Amino acid sequence: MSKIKKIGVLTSGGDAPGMNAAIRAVVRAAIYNKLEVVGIMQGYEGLINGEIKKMKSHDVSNIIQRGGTILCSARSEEFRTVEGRKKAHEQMIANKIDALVVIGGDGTFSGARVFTQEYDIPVVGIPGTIDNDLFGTDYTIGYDTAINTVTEAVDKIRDTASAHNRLFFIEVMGRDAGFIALRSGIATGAEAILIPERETHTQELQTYLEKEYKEHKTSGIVIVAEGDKSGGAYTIAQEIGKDHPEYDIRVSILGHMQRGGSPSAFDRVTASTLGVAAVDALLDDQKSIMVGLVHGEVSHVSFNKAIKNKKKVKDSLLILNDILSI
Ligand SMILES: Nc1ncnc2c1ncn2[C@@H]1O[C@H](COP(=O)(O)OP(=O)(O)OP(=O)(O)O)[C@@H](O)[C@H]1O
Ligand SMILES: O=P(O)(O)OC[C@H]1O[C@](O)(CO)[C@@H](O)[C@@H]1O
Ligand SMILES: [Mg+2]
Repeated sequence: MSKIKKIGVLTSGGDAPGMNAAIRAVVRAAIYNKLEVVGIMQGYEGLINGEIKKMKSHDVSNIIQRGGTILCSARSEEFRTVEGRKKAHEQMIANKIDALVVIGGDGTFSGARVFTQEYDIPVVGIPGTIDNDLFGTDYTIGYDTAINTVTEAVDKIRDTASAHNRLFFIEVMGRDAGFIALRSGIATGAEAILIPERETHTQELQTYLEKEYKEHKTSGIVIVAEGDKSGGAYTIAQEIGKDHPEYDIRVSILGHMQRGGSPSAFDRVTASTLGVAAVDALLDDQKSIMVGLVHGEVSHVSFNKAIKNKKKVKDSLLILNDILSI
């Protein structure tokens, strides 16, 4: 029988569509299991400052479809310090919080890992980031919605690109990872996809675009992941344009619109599944782990592995795009 009576839930790092669905699932699963549950505002920042409120079932009504996070999020510099984490621990004692569910990305789990090493508190993580850059889960909450958002935006850009016979370099999010770029690139029939996981050979891209141009293609879309080593969409566009003044080039940075919007059904179901799984894991006396989804089944992976192991982009998807963009 677990000793946990009260759990706290927080969202941290960049927000992601589906975080609210995950909060709802954690709150309801906790109540279902007769636990008390509190919401911690502004991620670790709110834990340090004691911005904590009791959550009842109706507090999470009507949020499953909403983007953002009702608990708000933050990137807390103070939590990176020993003193900051000491304050956070004092708040947990003062508020009688026995365990935490943290919803966020690799940084959030790095923070949780050091916190549990210092204070031996049960913490379970739920992967919530549009970047999908976490090892140990096939999908992170928010990724599916983000690629759908990008797909919709690129389709619109394709219309105007075709009308004007233009070449567009479109930069998408993914701090150090190309998952958003790769999947949305395939979904939009992009002519090329530049991601940090694969070296960009500018000369190869030049040759490819020259061939396309000669064949009178009416538009060109190059998807560039923000973390790509080529230096981003503006840099690569400038480089290509220097050698080819005849190209009519435009650059579009999609930016934070990729983080917003109502979560897709897929993200809502993933968030609901993982929210319940996180509470189950705590009741099962697990700590320092992330719950994830592998081949559609709930998986448990240590924070260590989730952070340290690098999730690989699927080679098969890269090959697919090479085949389809001839
Ligand atoms: N090494 C660390 N030690 C302590 N706290 C950390 C550490 N790394 C990250 N954190 C905490 O976790 C917060 C969230 O991390 P980060 O900003 O990297 O976002 P994330 O969780 O990776 O999400 P995303 O990448 O989707 O924005 C940081 O602002 C900080 O408070
Ligand atoms: O919220 P900020 O600081 O603008 O962060 C942007 C970063 O967050 C992410 O959107 C992930 O949440 C990355 O793709 C991007 O690099
Ligand atoms: Mg991250």
